[in-house]
This record gives sequence, C-alpha cells and structure tokens, in this order.
Amino acid sequence: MSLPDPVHAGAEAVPHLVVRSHPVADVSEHLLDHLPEHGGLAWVRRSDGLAGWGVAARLDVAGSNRFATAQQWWRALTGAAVVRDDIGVPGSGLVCFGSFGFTDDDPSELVVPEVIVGRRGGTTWVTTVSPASSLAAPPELTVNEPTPVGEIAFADGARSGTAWSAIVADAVTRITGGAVDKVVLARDLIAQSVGPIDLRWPLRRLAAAYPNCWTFAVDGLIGATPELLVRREKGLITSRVLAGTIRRTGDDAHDLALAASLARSSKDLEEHEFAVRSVADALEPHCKSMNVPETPFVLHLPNVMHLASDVAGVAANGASALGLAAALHPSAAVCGTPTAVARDLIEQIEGMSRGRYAGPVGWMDAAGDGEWGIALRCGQADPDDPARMRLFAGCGIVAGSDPEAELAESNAKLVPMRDALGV
Ligand SMILES: C=C(O[C@H]1C=CC=C(C(=O)O)[C@@H]1O)C(=O)O
Repeated sequence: MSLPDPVHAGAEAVPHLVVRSHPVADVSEHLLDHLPEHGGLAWVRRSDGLAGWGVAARLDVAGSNRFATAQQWWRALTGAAVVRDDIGVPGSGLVCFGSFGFTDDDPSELVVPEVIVGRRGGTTWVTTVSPASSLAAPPELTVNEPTPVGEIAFADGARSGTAWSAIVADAVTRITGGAVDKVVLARDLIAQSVGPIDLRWPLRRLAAAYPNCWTFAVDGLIGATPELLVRREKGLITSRVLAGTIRRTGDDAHDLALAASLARSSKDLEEHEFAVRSVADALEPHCKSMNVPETPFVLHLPNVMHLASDVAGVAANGASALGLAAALHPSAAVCGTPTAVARDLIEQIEGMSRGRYAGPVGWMDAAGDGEWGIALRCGQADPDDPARMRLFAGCGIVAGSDPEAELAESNAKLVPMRDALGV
C-alpha cells in the first residue's frame, strides 16, 4: 500500500493516523489498573477519565511559541487522521495528553498514545491509534499490579527548609516595599528509593486518597492536582481557582473551625483575589458571558483546605482548551501579580528550575475540548535514575505572609506525594 505524503505543521511532519473508538465492558473500576509498567499516561478523577499507553505521535517543544506550535501540530495531526468514533463524547476519538513547562525554556510535550481507555458517565471505551500503514487490533484489557515502592528517603532539593524560609522573608520585604503584590515561591524535595520506582504505585495511591483531585501522569510527571486551570466542553468554559491554604489537623471539629478562619482571613482572601482576577481577566476575551463568584468556598482535601472559586463562561470564539490554557498560564495561583514582575522575581530568587511543575497538564480532543490542570502536588521521575524523583510544592506570598507558616504549608502540600511513595 502506498502511503500518503506526510502533512507538515511548521517544521514538524505529522503522521497520518487511523483512530477507532469502540465501547468495551468494564474490566476494572479503576482506569489506572490497566496501565503497563512503563510509559503510562493518565488523567482520572474518581472512576472517570482517560488512561493511555504507547506513543503513536509525539511533539517535544520549548520556547515562547510553544503553545502556538503545539496547537498547530495538533490541528495538522487531527486534520490528517481518519477517525471512527462510536462513542462521540469529549475524550473519545483522537486525543492527546500534554504537559507544559512553567517557563518558556522548560520542556513541553504532547503525546498521542497508541491505546486509550476512557470512561465517562458509565460508558467505557477503548481507542486505538495507529499509523495508516499498520492497523492495530484492539487490545485485551488486563489488570496490572504495580510493584510497591520499597524503602524511600527524602532529602532537601535545591534549598533546605530554612534557606527557603529566608527566600520567602526576602519576598515579603520586596512586597511591602511595593516591588510586587504577590509572588508564588516553590521548593523541591528529593525522593530516593532503593530500586526503580514503579510510577503506577504512587499514582494509584494518589487517586485513591485524593478522589476530588485530578490524578495525572505524563512522561514521568505524576501527581494529583486540586486545581483545574481550564476545561472546555461544548462551548462551556470552566476553571477552578485555588489560592489561600490552611493545613488540616485530623481533628474534624478543629478543622471546621480552621475552615471558618480561612474563609475570613484577609491575608488568604487577598491572595485568592489575585488568583481569581488573573483567571477572569485572561478568560474574558474568550467568553460572551462569565460568572465569577464574589466569595470563595472552602475546598476540603485530606491534607489541606483551600479557598476555591469556580469561574464559568460561555465561549465567544473557537479557542481550544489548549488555547485557553495558553492565555491563562501562568495564573497568579502559581506565579503572582503583576505576572511579569512576579515571574522575574521567581527566576531571580527561587533558586531552582520548576520544569513542568506548575505548568498546564491534561488532555484535549480533536474538537478542541479538553481539560488542563495545573501540575501541583506532583513529582518528576528522574530520567537518569529510575529510583529518584523530585517533588514540588509552592506557596503564594503576600504582604501578610509569615515565612515559618509558609514553610509548614509547603510541607503539608508535599504530603500527598510523600505518602503515595511511602509504604
Ligand atoms: C503552588 C501551589 O499551590 C497553589 C495552589 C493552591 C494554593 C496555593 C496557596 O495557598 O499558596 C498556591 O497558590 C502548590 O501546591 O505547589
């Protein structure tokens, strides 16, 4: 059979793909159970979502045009694909997973898996993606048990806790001096195991312990994020904005009192308002109407509670989920206000590379619908040492921030990944 000429998206040639989605019987309640040992891709929340493996096509990209290049590539790829989709819901048919660097220089990628298992509202399906030259047979779904992570040790990353607190104190001085209104500062922790870390082990534990979060895996970056940067679905745009945090104590009555104090805390409400404003301002040009709640609610997670606002809008144009994520990134929940000043300050004083932590992570389909979360409460597997991961956590710093309290908050935000890796 002679192959059609490759289609080009900018400098990149894209393959002609043949895609088939068909319903299947459930083999397991948990989509993550189907992942093979290596190369798993995931975006799941409770029993719904997408889990994929294999690489049918992939784009690696960096630079200030990375979102535009990725869009162009995806448009060319979807335009050249032959799709038979018997399900017809967002997430069926041709989809890609993606993860973007926090800065222009950090690596970003889109991956189209060879196999995707999806579930939504009680319907489970399998999508197979193959080159036009070699059609793939649908796989048998199996339940695959991960290897438990053995003994694991945690050590300081780029900065010790004390050194990081000093950086936070420096930021507070700059904020009170008027240089910037809010800046989000992050730190990393190194997890070192005795043997290779089977990423499916922490992934399953994150999904089980944080069912209200979106559990993700893209190219060695895994986590369970509570923050949805943007979802676009059939003309409806939504975003869950988080900023303002208090640690849980484990005592329910006390935690309720803490939730009430969080909802009244002027320091946290100010921090939250910056984040909501940045999202509302970025979405406004893309929405005909928008609902921005006046007061946040308190989102209860097992380790922390957050001030949260669900912003919603009706799409005014054809901007895809990725286009909207590009407009929103970096929001004030992970960067600060004003954005450019906060970004420069992070670069100047944070003292580490964030990689894909705090960047958009998620998926999109051929119609441009999709979900992009912010890669928080996550860890990056070391490509050179399979027994090692870098874990990340950050905190929004405003004039009223206390460096010691921020350090404690960052430790609480590291708990999900630490527990997931532990025995
Ligand atoms: C930057 C992180 O959290 C952000 C999201 C929610 C609450 C935040 C805060 O209260 O500081 C942060 O803005 C992180 O978890 O690494």
